[in-house]
Amino acid sequence: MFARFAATAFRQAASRQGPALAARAMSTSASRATRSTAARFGVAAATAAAVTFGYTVYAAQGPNAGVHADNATPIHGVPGTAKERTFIAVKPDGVQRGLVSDIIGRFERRGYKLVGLKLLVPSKALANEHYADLSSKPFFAGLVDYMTNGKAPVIGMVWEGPAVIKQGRVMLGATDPKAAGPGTIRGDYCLTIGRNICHGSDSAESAEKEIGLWFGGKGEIVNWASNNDEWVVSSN
Ligand SMILES: Nc1ncnc2c1ncn2[C@@H]1O[C@H](COP(=O)(O)OP(=O)(O)OP(=O)(O)O)[C@@H](O)[C@H]1O
Repeated sequence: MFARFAATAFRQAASRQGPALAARAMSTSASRATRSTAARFGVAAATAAAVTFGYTVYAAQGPNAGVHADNATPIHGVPGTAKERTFIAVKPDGVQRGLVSDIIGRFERRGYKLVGLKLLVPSKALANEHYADLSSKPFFAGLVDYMTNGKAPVIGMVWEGPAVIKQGRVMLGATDPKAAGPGTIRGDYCLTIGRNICHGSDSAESAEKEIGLWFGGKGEIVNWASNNDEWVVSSN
């Protein structure tokens, strides 16, 4: 029980906040919730067990038990492998204009695997954090309002596959649609930088941060084996 609790705290903190906070969450969990267990097994032993078996324990007993084909993959994936993951969003203008299926279809047809999907009106706190690096820009307040005012929701997605972070950005096209080539999503559908309909993580670090920010709850990311894997991601 303790191992599962601590593993969940560790995994969530690791995906949202990075290793330092994860370590703190682990020790906080240990001290708060498991005094009797810790007395019997020792905090260090239980912590080591949670770290070693964390994902396996969670997947075996969590809401997706039986669905997971690979219990060892963290929610932000493994950059540089076939299990690399990125956060892709259809922004409110893309949803309002009915472009969701096209954007999802492009990633599906390319061969990437959808492992997370949600529809939401993000909170201001979420949008502020997502765009934290732009907080000093003159368009920041307008950007956050456009993302959060509820005139249309955002589609948040996690896509998986080889080089998906870089290729996802290539498929989206340049941030400013005036520079986006034909065949890219922005090059095909957008005219201005303020209404460029989609977002994609620009690095492994951003992908980890953004996946942890937008997805974090139990079972929101599903590890699953596609029957197409043999035909799409195998090598000879
Ligand atoms: N000059 C601008 N005026 C209005 N909005 C802007 C401007 N520059 C950027 N933005 C908005 O802020 C978003 C984030 O800008 P950033 O420079 O981080 O580009 P990006 O990483 O390519 O975009 P995104 O994060 O949406 O994929 C842009 O997608 C756009 O919606």
